[in-house]
Amino acid sequence: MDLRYTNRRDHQLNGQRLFLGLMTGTSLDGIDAALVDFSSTPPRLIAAQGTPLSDDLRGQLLALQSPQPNELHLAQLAANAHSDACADAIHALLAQAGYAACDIEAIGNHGQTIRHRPECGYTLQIGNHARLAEKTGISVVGDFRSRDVAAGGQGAPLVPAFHQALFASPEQRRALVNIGGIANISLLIPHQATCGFDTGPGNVLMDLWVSQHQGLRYDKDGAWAATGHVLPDLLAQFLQVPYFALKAPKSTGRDLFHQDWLNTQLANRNDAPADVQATLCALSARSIADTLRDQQIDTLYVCGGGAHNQRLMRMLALELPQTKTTTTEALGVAPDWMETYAFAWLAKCCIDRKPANLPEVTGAEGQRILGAIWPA
Ligand SMILES: Nc1ncnc2c1ncn2[C@@H]1O[C@H](COP(=O)(O)OP(=O)(O)OP(=O)(O)O)[C@@H](O)[C@H]1O
Ligand SMILES: CC(=O)N[C@H]1[C@@H]2OC[C@@H](O2)[C@@H](O)[C@@H]1O[C@H](C)C(=O)O
Repeated sequence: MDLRYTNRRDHQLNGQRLFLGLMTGTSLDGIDAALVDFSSTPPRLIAAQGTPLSDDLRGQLLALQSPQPNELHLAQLAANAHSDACADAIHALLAQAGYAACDIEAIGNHGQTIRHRPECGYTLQIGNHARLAEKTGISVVGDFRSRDVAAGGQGAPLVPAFHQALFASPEQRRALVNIGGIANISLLIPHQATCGFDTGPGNVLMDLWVSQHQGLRYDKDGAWAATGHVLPDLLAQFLQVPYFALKAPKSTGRDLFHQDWLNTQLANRNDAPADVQATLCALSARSIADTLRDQQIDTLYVCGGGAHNQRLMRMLALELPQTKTTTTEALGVAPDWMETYAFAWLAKCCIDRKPANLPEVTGAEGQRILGAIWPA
């Protein structure tokens, strides 16, 4: 007898509503997994774990970010490998937290974005959801963005709805910014519709540059950027990219901010590499701060890996002297787990058949239930 089927409703007996969130983001640094109980108010983040991507899988996923021969076949193979790594991450998290597969209602599996082209009517997150359901014995909710895109939206960012549901205050003007590969902002202002969009590069350009010059995956704590000087003319040039002046709804990704973009921007220049790094750091801070300057925000809460970049945090604070700048730790959620927490929430919304997009954020024609379900 297959125990997955006999046990699968046990989770409802003790009143808990347990969901797993899984995120592999644009930085391609690893798989983040979080276990959340939604039966209490506020929900309880029970456990979370980050697992680095193997060099092999990271290489496969990175290669798929731009067109290449035989990419359909390669994308399917990468999706299988991605799901296998996700299944391992889930087994490890459940073992750490002391739960079994049958306790979990569903996994919210973001998948890996390899193309984001809402202007062409699609966004593509790969991951073999059927394989993940098979390997874990847990229902999987995936493909969260496509329905919003089908309704005319950007399909991103999706987390502002989650930020609004969990962190809006009746008195305080709050902003949350996730600084991953790409940075996205949520403005939570009392008596106003939530606003959110991608501000532009978060860490992706700094990661590319430090990798090219120092062979490192990222600039730990922004230490290298801190040794350089911001180049005002280069910063001004970066900021001329039309994306920054676009009005929301807007979203972006590695489709725009990639190695060739950086090479083109730096052609015919001979700047010291540390100064370029300082300027890329300033670009992330300035493009985030520019969206907040007129909003009289009381507190800016930072999450994502960028919250660990001390140089970036300092630049943000200097850009916004009237705003208190801190991390989402102050809201009770460690910066590393906010996104993956959001995908557990999105999975619950789908299972409960509740719409989870904010049309005013994504530009969709209306509210939609996001995601598709692969039952256990
Ligand atoms: N100690 C640190 N110092 C500086 N930067 C750091 C540190 N830790 C993480 N980062 C940065 O954070 C990045 C990872 O952030 P995160 O996991 O939030 O991105 P992601 O989820 O992949 O991206 P996205 O949110 O765009 O999908 C790393 O690539 C690195 O640039
Ligand atoms: C297409 C895509 O994967 N977009 C991601 C990416 O990473 C950050 C930013 O760009 C945001 O738009 C989005 O992720 C978050 C989780 C979101 O949808 O809110």
